[in-house]
Formats: sequence, C-alpha cells, structure tokens
Amino acid sequence: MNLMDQTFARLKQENQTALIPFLTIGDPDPDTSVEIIAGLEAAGADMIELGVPYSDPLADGPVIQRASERALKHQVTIKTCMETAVRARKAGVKLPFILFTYYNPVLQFGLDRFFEEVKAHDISGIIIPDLPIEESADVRARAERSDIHVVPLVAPTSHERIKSIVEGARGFIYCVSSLGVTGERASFHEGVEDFIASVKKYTDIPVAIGFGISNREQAVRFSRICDGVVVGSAIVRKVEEAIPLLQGGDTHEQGLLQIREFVAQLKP
Ligand SMILES: O=P(O)(O)OC[C@@H](O)[C@@H](O)c1c[nH]c2ccccc12
Repeated sequence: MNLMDQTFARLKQENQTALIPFLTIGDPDPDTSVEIIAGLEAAGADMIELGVPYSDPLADGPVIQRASERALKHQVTIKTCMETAVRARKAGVKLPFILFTYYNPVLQFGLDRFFEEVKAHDISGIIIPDLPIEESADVRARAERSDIHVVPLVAPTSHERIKSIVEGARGFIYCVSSLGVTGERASFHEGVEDFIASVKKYTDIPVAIGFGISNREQAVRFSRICDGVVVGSAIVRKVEEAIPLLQGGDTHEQGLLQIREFVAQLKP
C-alpha cells in the first residue's frame, strides 16, 4: 500500500486532518531544505509537497516565485529534489513525499526515466499543476504501473469537469480554494465549502484544500470538511524571513526553530 494511502488511513482512524506543507526545495539552499523538512515533520506535518523550482511558475504568486529564484541560484533540478527526499529519509523523516513540479521539467527529464526515479527515490505522489488534460491519461497510466499517485487539481470553476477530473484518481483530490495564483489570502472563493462538497460527491478518496491557507483559524475551518489542508506560501514566507538567521552561523538553529514553530500552530 502506497505510504500516502497508509497515512490518510491512519489519520482517518485518528479523526485527524492531514497538514500538507509545500516547500520550495533548495531555498535558501539544498542542505537547509533537508533540515527544514525534518522540522516540518517534527512540527506535525503529515506529508510534504517537495516543490521543484521553475523559471516560469505561472500559477505561483510572488512569495513562491522569489523562493524559486533563490533555489535556481543553486541549479536545483527535479533530480536535486528527488535526492533531497532520500537525504531526508536518511535523516529519519518518515512522512510521504509528493513531488510538485510543472510539466516542462518532467518532459525535459523524460517520462520513462521520471517515473523510474520517482519510484526509486521513495516518493509517493506527484502534482503537476499544468499537466495538459490530453496527456494526463498517459501520465496516470505510467504512474499507476509504479504505484505512484498523480494528484489532480480541481478549481471552483471546474463545475461539470469535476467528475471527469476526479474519476479514477488516486492519492487525494487537491481542491484549489480560490481562483488566481498561490499566496496567502484573507478570504476564499464564495461558496468554497459547497465546492468541496460537490467534489466529495464524486469520489471516496481523501480531499484536501490549498491556496491561501495561512493561519490556524483557516486550517481549522477547512479541517471540518477536508481530509487535508495544504499550506505553501505562508510557510515559504517564513523560510524567506528566516534566511538571515539560517545563514547567520550561530543563529541557524534559531532560524529552523522559527519555521517549525509557525508550522506547529497550523496543525488542525
Ligand atoms: O501557496 P499557497 O497559497 O498556500 O497554496 C499552496 C501551494 O503553495 C502549493 O500547493 C502550490 C505551489 N505552487 C502551486 C501551483 C499550482 C497549484 C498549487 C501550488
């Protein structure tokens, strides 16, 4: 059984909601990313989206765009992110990894090699936000053969396409809370709870929500109706704010603690 499925099954038994951070790998550097991942698990994260930095992150707001630029200064690639997963495992991190990447880097990497390497690096799932619908059947078939879950994204504007998007999906469904790009939000798309309910009508697999969730109150609100909450920009911003400490030699641990404490209070 895929580690992601095992985790959701355990959380369901414990009547818990998964806290799923997104982290740009290589920000501020690859070594520190391994330490931040360990800190996220210690803070209560249940699985982690390992963000592959990309030069043209169309769906990302300024916080993640800046993080990608910082990471790309270290020439971070899909391979670096896969190696980061293995390094985190070796450091004792047990939670499932989800590789988050735009489609172009996957095509550059090569689809056959991509799935072989994802499997070999103990990664449970992938999210490709710009995966073209006409390519998704092939990608899902390849993933299925390796027992890797391709997590589909559904938006409040998906309406009649929700059924076709979630049918046959594995892992979890990623409900995007609002239109636009990633980034902390004070409010969400009108009727977001109804949207989530409409998605749950078509699937029995876990449903998580992301986009804009940046504080405990919002995480608790969505934990009432979702199996998972995804938090990215708010955490990536904490990393950005901690960089002077992380790079300050004797204040490095203090920087890691600052990130960990922010994440710990998010756990619904
Ligand atoms: O950053 P936010 O608003 O907390 O949203 C999660 C998001 O970071 C992560 O899941 C993600 C990062 N880049 C994306 C692009 C599209 C969809 C989702 C994402």
